[in-house]
Amino acid sequence: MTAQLNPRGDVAVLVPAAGAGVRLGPGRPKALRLLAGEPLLVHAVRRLAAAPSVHTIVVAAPAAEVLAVRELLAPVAPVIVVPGGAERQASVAAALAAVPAGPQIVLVHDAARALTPPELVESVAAAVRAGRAAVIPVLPVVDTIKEVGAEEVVLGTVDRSALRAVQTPQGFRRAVLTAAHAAAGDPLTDDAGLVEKQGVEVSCVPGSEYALKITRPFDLALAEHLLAAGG
Ligand SMILES: Nc1ccn([C@@H]2O[C@H](COP(=O)(O)OP(=O)(O)OP(=O)(O)O)[C@@H](O)[C@H]2O)c(=O)n1
Ligand SMILES: C[C@](O)(CO)[C@H](O)COP(=O)(O)O
Repeated sequence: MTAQLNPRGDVAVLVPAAGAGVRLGPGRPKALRLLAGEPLLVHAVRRLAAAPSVHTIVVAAPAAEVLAVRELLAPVAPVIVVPGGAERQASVAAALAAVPAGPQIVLVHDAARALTPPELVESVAAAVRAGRAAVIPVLPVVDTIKEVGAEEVVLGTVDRSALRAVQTPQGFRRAVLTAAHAAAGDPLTDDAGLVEKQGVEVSCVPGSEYALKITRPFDLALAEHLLAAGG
């Protein structure tokens, strides 16, 4: 089967899905844990495949699960599956290396953000298409933020008006992401961070509450409720 979704699309999406999910507690690799009876990765890929601009999806799976993930996703969407690495950055680099010629916009999207709506994929891609080199979806920080020092003593209150919580998908011109990964040093947790280190401007677009990252057990419970409510 071809691993292409929409042949007229201009977007490749890399899906790092090789993490253990330590913060979620003991169990299978996080992307394979169940949400409403289906693995997180299935929810994530289904939503990506519903975005009309998406030409190709490349999943970086836990190395021991590559064949199982290919079988799991075959009925969901045509995808390329590669082994991920020990760090998220290595997983993204492995997926990036597997993108076929063609798409000039590359998005990187956490499998752990399983309920991300296709509309967010399209809005990030549209901002790159419109000329931005690098685009991240963000939400305002809603809590008061304190800087805390030794023995949990408050040092001060941070001005949160300039702070944003960052989500995925993060979108890039293909050449920009390729150059950033080629130059990468110590692993960072997000691709926009790599691009920033190259001096490339990163722009923000509004994120989505549904793009929450399932990190801790509470997040999984919240996602179950959102799905049950039609999310
Ligand atoms: N070596 C790694 C580590 C993480 N990821 C992926 O990167 C995304 C964001 O990572 P996070 O949600 O922080 O997942 P984990 O690293 O699995 O979480 P934890 O730190 O709790 O183990 C996830 O989809 C995860 O599968 C990956 O592909 N390869
Ligand atoms: C890209 C990212 O989702 C940014 O929020 C990143 O993977 C977050 O990882 P973290 O280890 O939970 O900060």
